[in-house]
Amino acid sequence: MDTLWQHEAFIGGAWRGAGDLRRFPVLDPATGETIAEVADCGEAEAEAAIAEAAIAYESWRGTTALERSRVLRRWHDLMMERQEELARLLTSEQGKPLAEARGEVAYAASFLSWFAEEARRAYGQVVPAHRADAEVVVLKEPVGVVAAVTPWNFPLAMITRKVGPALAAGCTIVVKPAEDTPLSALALARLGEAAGVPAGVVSIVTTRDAPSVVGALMRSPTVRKLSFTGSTATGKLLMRQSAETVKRLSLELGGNAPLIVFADADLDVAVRGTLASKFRNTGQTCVCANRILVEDAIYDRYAEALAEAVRRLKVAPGTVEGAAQGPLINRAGFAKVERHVADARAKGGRILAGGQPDAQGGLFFQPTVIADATPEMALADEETFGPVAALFRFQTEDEAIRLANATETGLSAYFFTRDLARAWRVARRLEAGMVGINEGVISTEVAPFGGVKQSGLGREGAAQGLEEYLETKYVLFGGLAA
Ligand SMILES: NC(=O)C1=CN([C@@H]2O[C@H](COP(=O)(O)OP(=O)(O)OC[C@H]3O[C@@H](n4cnc5c(N)ncnc54)[C@H](OP(=O)(O)O)[C@@H]3O)[C@@H](O)[C@H]2O)C=CC1
Ligand SMILES: O=C(O)CCCC(=O)O
Repeated sequence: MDTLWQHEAFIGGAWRGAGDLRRFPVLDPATGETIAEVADCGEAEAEAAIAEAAIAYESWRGTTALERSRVLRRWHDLMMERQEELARLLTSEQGKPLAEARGEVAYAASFLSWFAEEARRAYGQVVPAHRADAEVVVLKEPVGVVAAVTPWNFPLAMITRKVGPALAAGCTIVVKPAEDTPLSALALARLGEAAGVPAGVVSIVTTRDAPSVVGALMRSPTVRKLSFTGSTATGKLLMRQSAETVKRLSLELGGNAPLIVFADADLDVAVRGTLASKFRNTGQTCVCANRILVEDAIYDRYAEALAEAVRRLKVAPGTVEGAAQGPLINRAGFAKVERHVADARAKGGRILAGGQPDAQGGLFFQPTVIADATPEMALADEETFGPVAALFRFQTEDEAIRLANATETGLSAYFFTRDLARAWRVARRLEAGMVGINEGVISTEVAPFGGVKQSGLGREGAAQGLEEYLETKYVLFGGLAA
C-alpha cells in the first residue's frame, strides 16, 4: 500500500478535494511548522457524505455479522502492521511522545478487534408471551446513518471507538475529525479502504469550519445518531441541535477528575499512579486527574515525592528519545494552562515544580506541581487540560468525598488506599462513571467508558458500546392458535 499521508477528504469511497476545495494547514505543535494542507470541506461535502452513507447503509446493514467482523479484523491488522508509521504521523500533528503514540495506535486498533468480536454477539430475545397464541420476539437492528465528531487529543482512538461499534452493528458513519488532527483520521480511512470497508460506509469530512459541517450533519433527518467526544460546552450545543430531529446521542464530555491519596496508601504506588493519570498526553485527556486531594497526615511527604518525580520528566518534542512531555496542542490550550497557574499563584498556591513556560519556547510548558490549592482557584472548577498537578488538603474520608463530588462533571475518579473496606465504601460514594483504585490509567476497550452528571451520556467500548448503535424492535407474532 502507498503512503498513509492523505490530504483529501474521503467521501463515498473517493478521495475528494484536489483542485476544487480550499485547504487548511496542519501544524506540528512541537515546531509550529505547517506539515500538510488538507481539504477544507463545507456543507456541500457533508451532505454528499450523508447521501453516500445512506446508499451504503442499504447494503451494509444486509451483510452478515461475520462479514462485518472480518472487515474490522483486517482493519485492525493493517493498523498494527503500520503501527510505527501511524505513530509518527500522529506525533507530528498531535505532539505526544512517540511511545505514547505507539500506545495509542494499539489502543485504537483494539476497538476494531473488540467490536469485530462483539459484532457476532448482538443477540435479540424471545420473551415468554402474554398470550398462548403469540410469540414475542425482540430484534436488534442498526440505528442507521451515524455522525461522529471527534477531538484532537486521541486522533485515532476516539474515531475507532465510534467507528468500530457502528460498523459492527451495521451502521454507516460520517466522521468530522478535529481541525488540529485530520491526518490521523485520513490515514485510518486509507487503511479501512485497504481492509475492504465498502465505499460510503465510512466517510471523513475534514474542515476548519466545524459549525458548517457539523450543522449539516445535525440538521439532516437521515443522520439518526450523533456520537461526540469533546468539551462540555460543545456537547451541550450539539445536544440542543439534535432535538430538532430527535437523534440518538452518545456524548463523552469534559471531566474534572479527583484523585484522592489517603494516608494509608502505598506512597510509591500513589506517586506512580498520579504521574500516569495526570501527565499522560501532557495532561490533555478528559480522564486526567485534575484535583489531587491528599490526606493531611501524608501531604508533605507525598507532595515532595511527586514534585521530585515531576522534575525528572523530560520535556521535548515527541520524536526525541526519552521525551515524556510534549507540547500543548495549540495557543488556546497553552493560554489556559498559563492562566490556571497564574491564578493559583495569585491565590496562595506554592509552586513545588515547574510553574512556567519551558525554556525551549513554543507550546512547551514545564510539568508543574502546585501545593496549597483551594476551591477558589480556577483549576478547581475547570479542567486544566495541561501538565499541572494541583494538591488540595483534607482531614477526613467524608471531607474527601465531599470535595471529590463538588463538581458538575463525573467522568473518572481515582483513589489510593490499602484499606479494603474503605476501597469499597469510597468507590460506591464517588459520583463518577469510572473509578480507578490504586491505579491511574483505567482506559481499555473491554470496559465501559463514560461519565455521569455533565460528563455525558452513554458508554463506549465493552459490550455496552455496541448497544449504543443498536435499536430495539419488538415483533408480536399473533394468531398462532391451531
Ligand atoms: N472530553 C474530551 O475528551 C475533550 C475535552 N476537551 C475540553 O475542551 C477544551 C477545548 O478543546 P476543543 O478542542 O476546543 O474542544 P471542542 O469541544 O471544541 O472540540 C471537539 C470537536 O467538536 C468540534 N466543534 C467545536 N466547536 C463546534 C461547534 N460550534 N459546532 C460543531 N462542532 C464543533 C471540534 O471541531 P474543531 O476541531 O474544528 O474545532 C472538534 O471536532 C479542552 O481544553 C478540554 O478542556 C477537549 C477535547 C477532548
Ligand atoms: O480524553 C479523551 O477524550 C478520551 C480519553 C482517552 C482514553 O483514555 O480513552
